[in-house]
Amino acid sequence: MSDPVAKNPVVRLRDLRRSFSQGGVTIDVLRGVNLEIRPGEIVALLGPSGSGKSTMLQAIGLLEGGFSGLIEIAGTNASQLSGDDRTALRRDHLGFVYQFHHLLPDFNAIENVVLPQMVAGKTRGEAETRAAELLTALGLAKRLDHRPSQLSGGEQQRVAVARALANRPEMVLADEPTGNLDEATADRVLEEFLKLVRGEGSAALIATHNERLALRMDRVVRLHEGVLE
Ligand SMILES: Nc1ncnc2c1ncn2[C@@H]1O[C@H](COP(=O)(O)OP(=O)(O)OP(=O)(O)O)[C@@H](O)[C@H]1O
Repeated sequence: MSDPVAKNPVVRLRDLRRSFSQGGVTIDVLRGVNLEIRPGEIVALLGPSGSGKSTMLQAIGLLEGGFSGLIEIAGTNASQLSGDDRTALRRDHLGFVYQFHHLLPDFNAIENVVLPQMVAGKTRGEAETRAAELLTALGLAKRLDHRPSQLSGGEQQRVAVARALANRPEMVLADEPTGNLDEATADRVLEEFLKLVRGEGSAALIATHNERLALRMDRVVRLHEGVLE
């Protein structure tokens, strides 16, 4: 028998709206987005440049204010939380991968994956074991002590993937995670990313321009004129 509680969506958006005003002009970027992502589900977010994909990921990532509507993460209504509680919700449930790796330049690969775990309260030993396991699964066993500048673009993104998964988030948010890589490398990194996310049982929402890569995910949603179709 399946557990009904486990079927609660890990993310639920209801009538999410966001407008930006610039120079007296208001642009309504998100005009009532509705979305539910189930545990373990991997969803591709497609949409032309400027359609609001990053804006939507920032909303779910609780990184920006200015939104109206419901944003629920793991059953908690995020809009009613204080700043500290939002930070805790983000830290406990979400992982992030961006187009550019944002790794700490003065720390090596394993340290970049260890640090967020120590912030979350793990011991160094536990964190190092987990980091080594993730980086090894991503083919970086021989690169653990390399700094970001000593890694290729694909390797840097793999470290960023390991960092995002380090604290076992229920949901990974990825904004063009392979957007700055050549096609062959992008394919390989995405393949490994999806395999690892599936293996971990995390859900993911992955913004991409690439229709072909989107087809490898469980579901595709498209932002068009401020709503999902
Ligand atoms: N802080 C801001 N101030 C004003 N306008 C903004 C701001 N952030 C985003 N926008 C506008 O909102 C729209 C959506 O931007 P967003 O970055 O979410 O699109 P996107 O789909 O992620 O685009 P891309 O695929 O090019 O990354 C754009 O027209 C952008 O100019």
